[in-house]
Amino acid sequence: MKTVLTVAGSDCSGGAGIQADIKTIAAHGVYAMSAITALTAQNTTGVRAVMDVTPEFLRQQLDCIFTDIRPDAVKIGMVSNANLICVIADALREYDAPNVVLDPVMVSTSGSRLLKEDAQDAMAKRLLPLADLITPNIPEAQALSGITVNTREDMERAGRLLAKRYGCAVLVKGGHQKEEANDFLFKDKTGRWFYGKRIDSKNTHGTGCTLSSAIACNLAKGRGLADSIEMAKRYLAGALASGLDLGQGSGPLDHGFANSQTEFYSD
Ligand SMILES: Nc1ncnc2c1ncn2[C@@H]1O[C@H](COP(=O)(O)OP(=O)(O)OP(=O)(O)O)[C@@H](O)[C@H]1O
Ligand SMILES: Cc1ncc(CO)c(N)n1
Repeated sequence: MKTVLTVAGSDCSGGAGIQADIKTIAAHGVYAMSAITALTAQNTTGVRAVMDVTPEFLRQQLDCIFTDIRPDAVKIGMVSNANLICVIADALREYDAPNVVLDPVMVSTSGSRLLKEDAQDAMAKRLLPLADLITPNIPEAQALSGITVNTREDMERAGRLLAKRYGCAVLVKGGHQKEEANDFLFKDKTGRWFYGKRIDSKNTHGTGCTLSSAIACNLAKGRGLADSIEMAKRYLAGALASGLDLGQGSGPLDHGFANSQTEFYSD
């Protein structure tokens, strides 16, 4: 069985962060492991509190994982402070982690900051260069590149600049556009669009976490990057289109929409 590690924050309401990642990884038939960077108290309406783990404790989690069950891919999500960023960077390098997909989480869907302002620099300098793929949404691409991103051409310019600066592939996600859900990949000096039909739903809590975890699963299975993104977008569209409607705000996705072996459980 292939294995994926998620290094991210816990979302107690189950729609984003570690919980979304583990559900996604399990739905892909891949073995999920987690190193938790923070506990968050949040739900579909917003984030109330964040409690970071200590750098020492994060290091212990990473050591336990890498010295026993080696991950075939690593997804990195919310990491809110510079010390934790440095611990992850050191461990990725020491253990020569494969297939690193980094979602540079800065602000939650509901608008709360999940990356301390003074940690953005550490993330850019220490972590982005170690990633194989980074997956910024439009505001994150804007913050990291310094380019104002409104149009498709802006997404292309920001993707190209970030790929050159950090030496990794860049997927600029278009979920924050009004009418489209198209994402732009820039890799090895070549750009490519992934077109997605926009699904009309307010329940988009955790779309970014889900997409990056699904990409990591496909990479762990040995697929190429473009195929991995294509399949991850298809999985995400299915989880959105399934129509789950929970909570009073921006609700979670139905990560198990494709589970068909109902002989093991029934309603
Ligand atoms: N309404 C939608 N219909 C179809 N695809 C969508 C929709 N919203 C987002 N997506 C897709 O979901 C993926 C995540 O994109 P998005 O820009 O929403 O990430 P994000 O802002 O990081 O997510 P999060 O809300 O978890 O922080 C992208 O592939 C995007 O195209
Ligand atoms: C823990 C966590 N990670 C990421 C996001 C981004 O959606 C969130 N809301 N919570």
